Amino acid sequence: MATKYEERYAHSPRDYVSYDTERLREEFLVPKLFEADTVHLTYTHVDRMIVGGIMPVEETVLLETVDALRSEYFLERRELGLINIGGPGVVEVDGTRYDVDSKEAIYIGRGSREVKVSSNDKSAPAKFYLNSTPAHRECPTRKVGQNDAKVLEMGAGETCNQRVIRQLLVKEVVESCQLQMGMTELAPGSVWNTMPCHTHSRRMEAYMYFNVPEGQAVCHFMGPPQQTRTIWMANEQAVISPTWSLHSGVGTSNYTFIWGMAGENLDYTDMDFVQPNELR
Ligand SMILES: O=C(O)C(=O)C[C@H](O)C(=O)CO
Ligand SMILES: [Zn+2]
Repeated sequence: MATKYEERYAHSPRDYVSYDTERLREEFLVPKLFEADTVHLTYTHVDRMIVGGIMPVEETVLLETVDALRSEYFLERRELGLINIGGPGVVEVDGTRYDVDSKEAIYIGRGSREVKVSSNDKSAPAKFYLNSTPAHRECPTRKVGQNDAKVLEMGAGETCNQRVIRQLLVKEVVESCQLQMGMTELAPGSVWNTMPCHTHSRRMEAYMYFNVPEGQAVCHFMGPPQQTRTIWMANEQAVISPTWSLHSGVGTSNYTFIWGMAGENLDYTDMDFVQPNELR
């Protein structure tokens, strides 16, 4: 078992405009999340969110603290959301077991000392995507299944953006300090997510694209609406969206993604929309 840790700093939108392709990728793309029996963690100083992935195969994998947190255990001052995008798995929180199936989530509250994950079948391992943010109080740990989610049907086939948003860890479903997470699934033939797009300067966001078919890709759009840039993304990669940035994407096929947010409020609807013909 190993933990691979990386740190990213925050950015000014004035500096961002001068970044070339490589620099954009170094700053915002999280290229690797899932590796057998390894914890991958990327700590962004954008609202101090940690974006990561754990794929237990042969072992039960423990989420250990990292030196940068200077804490006795990972969740000493943090809360955590895990969403499984692989085969059925188990999450154990201080000795309590939760079965977490594909596309199910678990919220784990601050103060939980021991978080361990395992797969039911190593030939179809669980893949736990994670977002973790600082937390000022303890909220109860709770598993959230697909049927618990608040569901929004968005877009239309005509505009190639028909999709279902499942709000898994939102304030209407589970109590948290600042973390929100959910999953958006595009219908076959639809390729545009989050279009019309938006910004929300009260919250940062991270997107993780998955179920991108072999040989296909997603072109992620970022930046202030009048200064957009693109980052081409492969299956199971994440991207950090600072508070000044829109976040939207178009795929060469349909796909699914997980979004996670943190910041000033827990109001999912607090967005400033930008219409397609206003973008530059
Ligand atoms: O497809 C969408 O639209 C989304 O999933 C939007 C995200 O949930 C989001 O950006 C929330 O702020
Ligand atoms: Zn958003």
